[in-house]
Amino acid sequence: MNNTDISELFAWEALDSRGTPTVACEVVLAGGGRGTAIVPSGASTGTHEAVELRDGGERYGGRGVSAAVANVVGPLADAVRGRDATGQADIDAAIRWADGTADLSALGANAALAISIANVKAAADAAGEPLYSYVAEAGAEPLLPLPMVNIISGGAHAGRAIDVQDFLVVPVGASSFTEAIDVAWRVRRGTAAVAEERGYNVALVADEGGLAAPLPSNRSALELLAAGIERAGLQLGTDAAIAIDVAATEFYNAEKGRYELASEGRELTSDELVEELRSWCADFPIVSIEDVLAEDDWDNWTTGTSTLAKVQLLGDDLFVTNSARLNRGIETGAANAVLVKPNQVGTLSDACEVVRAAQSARYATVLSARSGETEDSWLADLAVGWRTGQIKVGSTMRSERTAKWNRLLEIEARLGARAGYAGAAALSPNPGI
Ligand SMILES: O=C(O)[C@@H](CO)OP(=O)(O)O
Ligand SMILES: [Mg+2]
Repeated sequence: MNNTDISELFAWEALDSRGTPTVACEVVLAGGGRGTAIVPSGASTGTHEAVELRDGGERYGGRGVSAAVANVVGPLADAVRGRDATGQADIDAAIRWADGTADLSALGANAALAISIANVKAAADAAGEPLYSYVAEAGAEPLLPLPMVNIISGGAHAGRAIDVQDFLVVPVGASSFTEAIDVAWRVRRGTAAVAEERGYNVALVADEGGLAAPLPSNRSALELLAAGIERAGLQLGTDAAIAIDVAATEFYNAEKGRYELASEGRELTSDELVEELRSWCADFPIVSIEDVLAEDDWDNWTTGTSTLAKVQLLGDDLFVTNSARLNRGIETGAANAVLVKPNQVGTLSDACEVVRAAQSARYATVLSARSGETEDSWLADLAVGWRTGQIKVGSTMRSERTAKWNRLLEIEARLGARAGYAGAAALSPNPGI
């Protein structure tokens, strides 16, 4: 055996930030290199995502992952043991081969991703390199991403008080990642202060740490965020802009072909929803809209993309970090940016391929955490090494979120003058990185 060959795998059930079981794994190499990984889990999941294996049965109310854990140390371990951890593509192909299905439903995408990430961390450890530098292409400089930070939550993450899922701040005026986090922190404080004055309970926080106030309408969340930015003493639009994740799949009624804004008692056609978003863009400095329409509303995505062309239009449930779906979007002009969530596809190599395909089509890339997260911070290193330009992790509160922000703050501090920062140039349309 060579020093970088996989000698052992170990796996266990851990808890994510919602208290739901998830898969954790350790890969040990013959020469002593080690990597551990804990995988995240979504709530507003797309139908076309790779399949997360859950046990059913009584333990953890059917949400346990003991079968996925058994698959890591059983068939998946058999497939990768003895292989060279430095050949990530080979390891990921072996995982796919052992599973045998396109959506990893046989052994579980949660089991697959746990090994895939633990493996790259073990290989980086063996090389004595930080993960961000190990995953970078030869000659590529590390690039700190522009963050989009959740301030107000709705939808599936906040008891559906309002329909739109995320209202985020984008610190477009900041000239470093560290400065951007300071801006986000100030906007959180400012927004909470305004919310409190308006009589909302600011102790109510959602899955990603955003304020979960029971606001009367979607537009009122935009007004509150804009007021929060101004309260923080920042220039609306130049210091801090706004992003939203509509997560429209969640309130699309396929039988009626209508989008149901339940909090406002309104039902909209695709065109009317796009028109509504256009009016929000006219009134607020919105620079990015995610999941404008539902995951399979392809034709309307194309027309909606031309209508809203001035802002970044981000496909999450639409693309589910899947190359074939991204290519369809590129060919038909649907969206102009892709959200990349490694657990939607199940292996590191597949997620990386989506980033590369998007970059060559000049679609912006936003690496993203899930609403059910963990204290693991590998996502931060991938953003820097892969030069995704943007990252979305949730709010500046709660340790599963700050684990990623803190890792990025550390990388920027350690790199010092060598740290590149993507800034607002990373945004579509026309990403300049
Ligand atoms: O929709 C999203 O973008 C994510 C993260 O905010 O949510 P979830 O992990 O629940 O899919
Ligand atoms: Mg989303």
